[in-house]
Amino acid sequence: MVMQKFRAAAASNRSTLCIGLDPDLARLPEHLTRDAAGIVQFNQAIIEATSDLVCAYKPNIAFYEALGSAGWQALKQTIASIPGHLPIILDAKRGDIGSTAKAYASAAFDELGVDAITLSPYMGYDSLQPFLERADKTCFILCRTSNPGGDDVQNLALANGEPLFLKIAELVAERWNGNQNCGLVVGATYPSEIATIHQRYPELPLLVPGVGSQGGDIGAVLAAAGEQAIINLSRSVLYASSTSSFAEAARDVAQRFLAPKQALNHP
Ligand SMILES: O=C(O)c1cc(=O)[nH]c(=O)n1[C@@H]1O[C@H](COP(=O)(O)O)[C@@H](O)[C@H]1O
Repeated sequence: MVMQKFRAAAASNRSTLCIGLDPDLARLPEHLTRDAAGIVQFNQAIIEATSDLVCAYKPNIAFYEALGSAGWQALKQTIASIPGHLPIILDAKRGDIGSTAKAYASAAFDELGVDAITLSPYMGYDSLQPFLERADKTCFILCRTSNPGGDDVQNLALANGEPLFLKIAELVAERWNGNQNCGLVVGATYPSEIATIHQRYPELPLLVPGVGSQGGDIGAVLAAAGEQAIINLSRSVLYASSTSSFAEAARDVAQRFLAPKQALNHP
């Protein structure tokens, strides 16, 4: 089961940090070429500098798709550069009718060979089924996202007065997690909601973006969900410096987020 891969990586690196590999051509260090080759060089240096500090990497497919077929190749080369014991979460936020979802699942799990994916629950169970039935893979389902506009839908009140995002958490925990391969995406910008979700469903792993560039506080996330929170950092680590020592600067930032109180309490 893939969750064991996350737990093993977290235990051996004493870290629940995840680095988001979101390469923005405009922000690459000046000495790198602003193309797919530059992205591969950039990602490889970041991975090399941080692979002992993380429990996972999360490439966001948008940054690769934006470069067309060269971007797809860059994504595959990036995936191949990640040490095999570290899980890879493809951030793709998929969710569509079953036949299309089946193709999306095959692209992620068979063609790219990633361990986990982010999914949107908006279209319901059948849109997620091709992912959920892959018991060897992990599905992180959007629940309470980090962006301000998330309120527009996720905070709508149900007949019982509770916000919609809590119903999503319930559906995942009680109906969609038959293979014990589900987690939720919850934004670091809403720590009290993280706490509520974690109290109700302590068994669900939480993927938590929004620390760093979006202003979320890592201490508040840890207080809310402890070791169940896989905490993602993208821009704050990737673009710590635009000089040729960008990878060392990225490592320094990741280490700063990994203060001793934040490390996992493993022997
Ligand atoms: O699914 C995600 O990872 C995600 C969900 C969410 O609610 N908010 C969010 O920021 N993300 C992603 O997490 C990353 C956050 O990047 P930084 O804000 O640069 O750390 C981006 O790849 C976002 O697409």
